[in-house]
Amino acid sequence: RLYSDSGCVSPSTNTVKVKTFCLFFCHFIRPPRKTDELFSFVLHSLGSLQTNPLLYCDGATIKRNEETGDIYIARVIHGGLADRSGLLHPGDLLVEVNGNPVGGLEPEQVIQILINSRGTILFKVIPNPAQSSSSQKPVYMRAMVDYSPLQDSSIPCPDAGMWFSRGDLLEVVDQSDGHWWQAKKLPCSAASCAGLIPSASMLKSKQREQWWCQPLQGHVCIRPCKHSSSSSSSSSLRASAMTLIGCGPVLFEFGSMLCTESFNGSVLSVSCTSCSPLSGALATPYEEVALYQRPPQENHRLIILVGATGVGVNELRKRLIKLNPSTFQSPVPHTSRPIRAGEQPGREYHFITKELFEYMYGESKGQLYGTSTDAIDEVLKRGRMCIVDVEPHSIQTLRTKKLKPYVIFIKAPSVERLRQTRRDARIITNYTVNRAFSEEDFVELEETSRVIEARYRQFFDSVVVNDDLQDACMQLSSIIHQAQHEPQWIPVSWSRTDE
Ligand SMILES: Nc1ncnc2c1ncn2[C@@H]1O[C@H](COP(=O)(O)OP(=O)(O)OP(=O)(O)O)[C@@H](O)[C@H]1O
Repeated sequence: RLYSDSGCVSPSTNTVKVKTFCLFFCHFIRPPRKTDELFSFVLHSLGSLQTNPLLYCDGATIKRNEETGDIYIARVIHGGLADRSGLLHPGDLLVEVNGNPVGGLEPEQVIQILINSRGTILFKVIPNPAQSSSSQKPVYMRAMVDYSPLQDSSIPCPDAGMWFSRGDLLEVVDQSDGHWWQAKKLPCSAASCAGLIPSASMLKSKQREQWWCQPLQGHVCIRPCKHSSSSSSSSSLRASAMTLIGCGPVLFEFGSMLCTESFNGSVLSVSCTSCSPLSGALATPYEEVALYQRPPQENHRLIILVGATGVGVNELRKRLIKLNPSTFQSPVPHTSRPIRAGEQPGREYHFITKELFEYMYGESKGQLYGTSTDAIDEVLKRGRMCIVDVEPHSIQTLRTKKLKPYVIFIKAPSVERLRQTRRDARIITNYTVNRAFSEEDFVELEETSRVIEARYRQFFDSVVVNDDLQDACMQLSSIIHQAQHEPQWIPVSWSRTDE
């Protein structure tokens, strides 16, 4: 099958058989000056499908130099047949196909020659004398945005393009073109072909145009905002309201403190543009990553649990600690609320006055709950694994080289499973039992979970579905063990020693 950037130009059933490449070295010709890729196509199924299963891979793209009319190889797709043959290289001038001179032809006409060819096809090529040894070291990147080549009118060849979603790990194998890189999505087999993706600078300029965005939805803030309105009845607002009412305290950022505020059931969530995770993503469409194995003498990585309120993050955290109190620990939070009977300062909370809290961290209404980064350090210095339960927007604050957090998303199961498993469970607000889950709560919980995952999945290292509590707890324990003792992908900036 052959494609051009204007779409599929041949019936998908057409295959091109190639048995021989004729490399014709005539004389030294300067390769055409690189121009914008005006036309290109991918040689699919370059060879006999019966004899070589690798031939399903893409091959190369060609383009025409508008000044000279020359057709030349624009790029060779990594891992494809042309790449494996070693016979075609970017910049090679295509002189003839099956004896037909192609100079001056439109790429579509070249394609037509190939379509009409049967049996052996001979390519006569003048190799690019300035051939770069295409032995680039792969670079690993985490996608921080979504990309679909089919929605991108600027890609030179959509069919050679590769879609990816936020959080996908990409092995970038070719960055020789400043606009279009070649990459593979990991995990993948060694024999798989690369696809075209926009370079970081290209993606940034596209982000500015906003064309790649998901259909623009009103941004729903999943955290409380001071300038709030509780009157909206949109389902998304109700969904985020669910994360606030009927649940424990909600974290918000306060300098180096991660603070929580009790809401006493009131809805404090509103649409808010200032806290969109996409605003951060705009700066870095890709985050370069490297494999990291924690040296035994270093602190454990901070374990962050995140999920829709009510999904069971607290329950899982408490169970983990109970299971292995000498390994797992949570930092002791600060609160401005009065001490209750049976509580001990520094055990459940560090109790401080509201005035001190406000003096140190700003003015705020209601009782304040906060976890300081010092409290996290305290746990880590003791050699324990520190587990914190935070609101999704706080993840970015904690993503530091020092803490090297490993983020686990606790996902809600289906509404049916929520109904079955939470039959006797109660919603707990500020550590007091509030009420039993209602049918509406389950629907909202699942929806909120979906919203959080859609917006923040680029930060998640693992996902655990909290269906059966026992299973989820065991799964979580094994994931945490891997996070601490096995190599994991982390941002390269966290692994560099020079910072
Ligand atoms: N898998 C499960 N099966 C049954 N009940 C569960 C499960 N997970 C959690 N629960 C129950 O659901 C209720 C809410 O859980 P939990 O308090 O842990 O939610 P949360 O996500 O931590 O909310 P918050 O962020 O407000 O603290 C609790 O009563 C808890 O025991």
